Amino acid sequence: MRVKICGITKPEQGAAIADLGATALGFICVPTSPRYVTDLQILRVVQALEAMPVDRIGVFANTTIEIICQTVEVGRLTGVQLHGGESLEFCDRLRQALPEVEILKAIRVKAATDLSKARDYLPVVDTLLLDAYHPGLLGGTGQTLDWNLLKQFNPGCPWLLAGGLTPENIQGAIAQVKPPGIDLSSGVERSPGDKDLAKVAELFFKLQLTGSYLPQSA
Ligand SMILES: O=C(O)c1ccccc1N[C@@H]1O[C@H](COP(=O)(O)O)[C@@H](O)[C@H]1O
Repeated sequence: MRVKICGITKPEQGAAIADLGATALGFICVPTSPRYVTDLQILRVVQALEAMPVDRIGVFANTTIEIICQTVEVGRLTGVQLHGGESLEFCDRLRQALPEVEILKAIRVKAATDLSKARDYLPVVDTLLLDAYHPGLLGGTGQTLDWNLLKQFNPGCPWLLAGGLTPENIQGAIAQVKPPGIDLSSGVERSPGDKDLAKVAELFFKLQLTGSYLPQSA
């Protein structure tokens, strides 16, 4: 199972979370977020990871291709998560600009119709990410989406379940939704951008209990 921990701001926390078993780390590149990091802050975290096998995903919303490309280059990112209202055409242009970089499109799910909207992106993105809809915030809200909507969700591409996941609810989420990957941010932090390593360790312990996650050394 793919496990992305998002909203990393500190080099020592990024390295510790990769060591605990995260397969991807996320960096919030949305200036209005309390978890916002600059390109150089991302680079400092990435340098602390040395050769650890972990994906490095920048999270953007409603910005320009030029800004994304610059952050990918400076921050040595392997993936870009688009968390705003990016169109199919925008994703296609980004794919052409960054052919080697994973493109994840986040869809904020309010109703079942949003899931068909998600499928529209399949030709041009690599991975879908389903997050909860919030009227005033783009992400990192700590709110869950209606997991009942996802029982039959099988888009035919990799996807991640996000939105309000915590060490407390992760077993229920996996039992109900069976996602191929998960993404957590506020559920494993002390305050925005300050990850709680005890909560991250508890998450991986709970994941092992589900049987759907094997530690990398296993
Ligand atoms: O975390 C943020 O501040 C943020 C800001 C703007 C866009 C996305 C953001 N975070 C993403 O939100 C989801 C879910 O977060 P949570 O687990 O509910 O706190 C996650 O994918 C983050 O990448």
